[in-house]
Amino acid sequence: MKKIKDKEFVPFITAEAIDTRLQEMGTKISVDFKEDNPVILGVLNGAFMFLSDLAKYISIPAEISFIKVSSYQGTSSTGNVKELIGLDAELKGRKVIVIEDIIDTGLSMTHLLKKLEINQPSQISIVTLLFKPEALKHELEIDYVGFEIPNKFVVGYGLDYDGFGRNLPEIYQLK
Ligand SMILES: O=P(O)(O)OC[C@H]1O[C@H](OP(=O)(O)OP(=O)(O)O)[C@H](O)[C@@H]1O
Ligand SMILES: Nc1nc2[nH]cnc2c(=O)[nH]1
Repeated sequence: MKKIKDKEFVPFITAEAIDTRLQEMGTKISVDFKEDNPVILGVLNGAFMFLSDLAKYISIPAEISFIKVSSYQGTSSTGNVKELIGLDAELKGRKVIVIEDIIDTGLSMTHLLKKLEINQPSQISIVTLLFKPEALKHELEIDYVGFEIPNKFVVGYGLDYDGFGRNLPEIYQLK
C-alpha cells in the first residue's frame, strides 16, 4: 500500500515488468524505424521516465526532444487542454514518434496530433506505456501500447497524483 497525499494506492505493475516490456517495445521501434532518422517527441511531464528508459533500448539514430501539453488536475479530466509548448525539432517531411505515459480519454493525444500535423511530418506514430481502452472517447490509432489497463486511476513511473508520485519506480492503482 502507498499513501500519496489523501489517497491510498496498491501495487499494480512492477519495475521488472515495465523493464521487460520496454525492451520489447524498444527493439520493435528500432526495427520499424531503422532507415528513418525519426524524431522522438516525449510528452511532458508524464513521459519523462518512460522515454528516458525506453530510449536506452532504441538502438537506431533518432532525434529526441520533449514537448508539453496538460489537461489533468487531481484524478479526473478537466476537459480543457492547454497549448503545445517547447517544439524545437524540424518535423517537415520527417517521421515523428510521439511518446506518452498514458492514453485515457484520448483527448490530449487528439489535440496534440492536430498541433503536430500543422508542421507537416511525413508520418506520426503513437507510443504509449499505458492505455485504458474502456475510457477512450476520441478515435485514435495507437501504434505501440505497453500495457492495456482497466479504467482506474494510476500513479508512479512518471504519472502523478496532484504532482506527487512521479518518482516511484513502479506503477500503483487507486485502492
Ligand atoms: O487521454 P487523456 O484523457 O487526455 O489523458 C492522458 C493525458 O493525461 C496525462 O497528462 P496530464 O495532463 O496529467 O499532464 P502530465 O503529463 O504533466 O501529468 C497523460 O500524460 C496524458 O497526456
Ligand atoms: N496519473 C494519472 N494521470 C492520468 N491521466 C489520465 N489518466 C490518468 C491516470 O490514470 N493517472
